[in-house]
Amino acid sequence: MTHQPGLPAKVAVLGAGSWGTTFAKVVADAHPQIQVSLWARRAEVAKEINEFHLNSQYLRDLRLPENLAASADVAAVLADAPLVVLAVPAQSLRAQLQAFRPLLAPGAVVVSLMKGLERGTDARMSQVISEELQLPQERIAVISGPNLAMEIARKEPTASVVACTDPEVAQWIAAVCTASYFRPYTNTDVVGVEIGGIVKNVIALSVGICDGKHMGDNTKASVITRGLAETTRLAVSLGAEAETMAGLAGLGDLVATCASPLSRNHTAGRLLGEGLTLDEVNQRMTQTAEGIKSGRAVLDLATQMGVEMPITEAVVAVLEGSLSVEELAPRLLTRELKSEGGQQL
Ligand SMILES: NC(=O)c1ccc[n+]([C@@H]2O[C@H](COP(=O)([O-])OP(=O)(O)OC[C@H]3O[C@@H](n4cnc5c(N)ncnc54)[C@H](O)[C@@H]3O)[C@@H](O)[C@H]2O)c1
Ligand SMILES: O=P(O)(O)OC[C@H](O)CO
Repeated sequence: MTHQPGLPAKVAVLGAGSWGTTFAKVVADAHPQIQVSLWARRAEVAKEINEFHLNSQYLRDLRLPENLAASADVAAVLADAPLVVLAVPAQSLRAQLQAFRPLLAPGAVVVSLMKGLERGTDARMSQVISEELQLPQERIAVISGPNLAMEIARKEPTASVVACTDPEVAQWIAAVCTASYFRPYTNTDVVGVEIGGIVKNVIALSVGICDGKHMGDNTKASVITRGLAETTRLAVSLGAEAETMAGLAGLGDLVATCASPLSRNHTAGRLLGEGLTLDEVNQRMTQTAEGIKSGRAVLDLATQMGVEMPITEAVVAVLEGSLSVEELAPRLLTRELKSEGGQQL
């Protein structure tokens, strides 16, 4: 472990959207002695948090704790913070990190809350962090699981996974974010935890489309189950443990996202299923639905790894306009007939 054990005096959270603000609230609720500093791109968001303890655009009337303060000055937020948590849209991360790099405190551990894959490079967010901040693996962690921000902000009991190649670092982060309503487990399978969070967004788009087309529960359960199988194939090809996909960051997150009307990916899919164009859906979405942009990167990565992902392929075809939502359903489960057994994933 490369840093002092024990709780940090300060935690920096960059990104004051739904999940960044909620995660900052989790840490602040858990440890009133920690100063939680939240970076907001827009000064008016920081002002509302500081003056009224609200982030009304993302968390409506939910009151934020007194030990959570916000600023639009990223240097002030990062100063002396041994733990830095990132929650910006995945496609914007690399450019952001280039600005953050000189401001990072020496020895700081960086945590990704993001569930997207970078288009063009097909890089996971932990890889982007490693490349842009030049940090060793033991100073990079990811947090993922069935974590719909609004439910957590309302203090509804939720479990999650903190993953880092160094188990002590994962345990340290887990201690920082363990609240009465938030229970993190630890894992060293960073790849598996990240892939689970990324691909479930694409599968949730397809389940949303099924909902928009008024398809039934057999169809949705079939897509979710086979969606988990293709997620597992990709994850294992990248060196992850298949077991991780049966846990909170795999199955758990997939079920939450595919079932919940709170999910932005599920909502975007439903709107597509109801007949809106992708442009119309994008105009309606006020928050980040990562699957829309990450779908293409997931498919490119799968192709590169020689992994079949028929559901992802069909969703990307819809997003790119080469398949209609009417044609999607028959394409969702199209692989040659085979056994379902473990070796046949
Ligand atoms: N909301 C959730 O329930 C949830 C849960 C788990 C993981 N996540 C993941 O967390 C990440 C952030 O999601 P979110 O829900 O907080 O998104 P959001 O849309 O609610 O907020 C995104 C934040 O990033 C800022 N932002 C937008 N474009 C930016 C840019 N180009 N550069 C810098 N900042 C920019 C926005 O102003 C906003 O503060 C995503 O990868 C998402 O998949 C979200
Ligand atoms: O709203 P979504 O679709 O981005 O999903 C949010 C979380 O990732 C659920 O775990």
